[in-house]
Amino acid sequence: MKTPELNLPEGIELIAGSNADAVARQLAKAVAAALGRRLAEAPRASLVVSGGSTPLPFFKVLSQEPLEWARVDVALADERWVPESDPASNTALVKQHLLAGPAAAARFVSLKQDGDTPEEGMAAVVAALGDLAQPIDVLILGMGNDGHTASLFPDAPELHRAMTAAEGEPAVAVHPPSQPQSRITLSFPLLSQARMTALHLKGDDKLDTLAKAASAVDQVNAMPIRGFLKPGLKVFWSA
Ligand SMILES: O=C(O)[C@H](O)[C@@H](O)[C@H](O)[C@H](O)COP(=O)(O)O
Repeated sequence: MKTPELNLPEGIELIAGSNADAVARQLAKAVAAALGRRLAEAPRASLVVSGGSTPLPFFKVLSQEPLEWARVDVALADERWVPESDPASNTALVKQHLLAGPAAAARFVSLKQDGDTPEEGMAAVVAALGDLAQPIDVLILGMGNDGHTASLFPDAPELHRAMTAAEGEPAVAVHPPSQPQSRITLSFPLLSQARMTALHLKGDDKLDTLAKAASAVDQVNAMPIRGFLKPGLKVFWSA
C-alpha cells in the first residue's frame, strides 16, 4: 500500500487501508454512529451523499445499519441532469444501493425534478430541499482528479456562484465543459456547514490529487475540494 505522505492541514483525520471494502465498512459504521447520535437529540437527521463509483460498497453496508431510517432525510450532494433510466443517474444509484433494506424507510429528497434543464427544475429542487434537515448532519464527498467535489467543477462557468450562493440558493445549475451532462449541485455554503464531513477516496491517483490540493488550500476555485480541507474533516482512503 502506498504510504500517504499528504501534509494535510491540522485537524484532518486520515483513515487509510489497503482493502476498499474494509474502509467502506469503517465509513458506514462512523456514519451510522453519527446519525444515531443526532437522532437521539433531534426529530430528524440528514445524510447527504455523493454519486460516482467509489461509494457503492459504503452504500451497501450503510443500508443494512439498524437506524430509525424513517427519521432520516437522504439527499445527493449533486446530480447529473439525466433521467433515472440513464446509467449516469446518481439518483438511481442511491435508490438501488443505499435506499434498500432498512434504509429503504428513509425520506429521499431528490435533486432531479421535472424540466429539460436544471434551471427549469430549480424551483422544484429548492422546494424539495425544504424537507432536508439543515444544517446537514452527515456529508459524504467524493473527489475527481481535477479537484472537483459534488459538482463544484473548476471549469464550470457557474463555479463562483456555486461557491458563494446565498442562503436562499441551496442549489446551483452548472454546465462544466469537461462533463457530458449538465448538473445540479448543492452550494458550497450549504455543504460546508455540515456537522460531519467525510471524504471517501479510492486509489493512488486520488491520493496524489489530495496531496496537490493540500499543498495550496487557499486556491479554492482551482480545486474546490480545498474548501473542505479544514479541521474536523475525516478522509477515508483505500488503495
Ligand atoms: O456525481 C458525481 O460525479 C459525484 O458527485 C462526484 O463529485 C464524484 O464524487 C467524483 O467525481 C468522484 O467520482 P468516483 O467515485 O467515480 O471517482
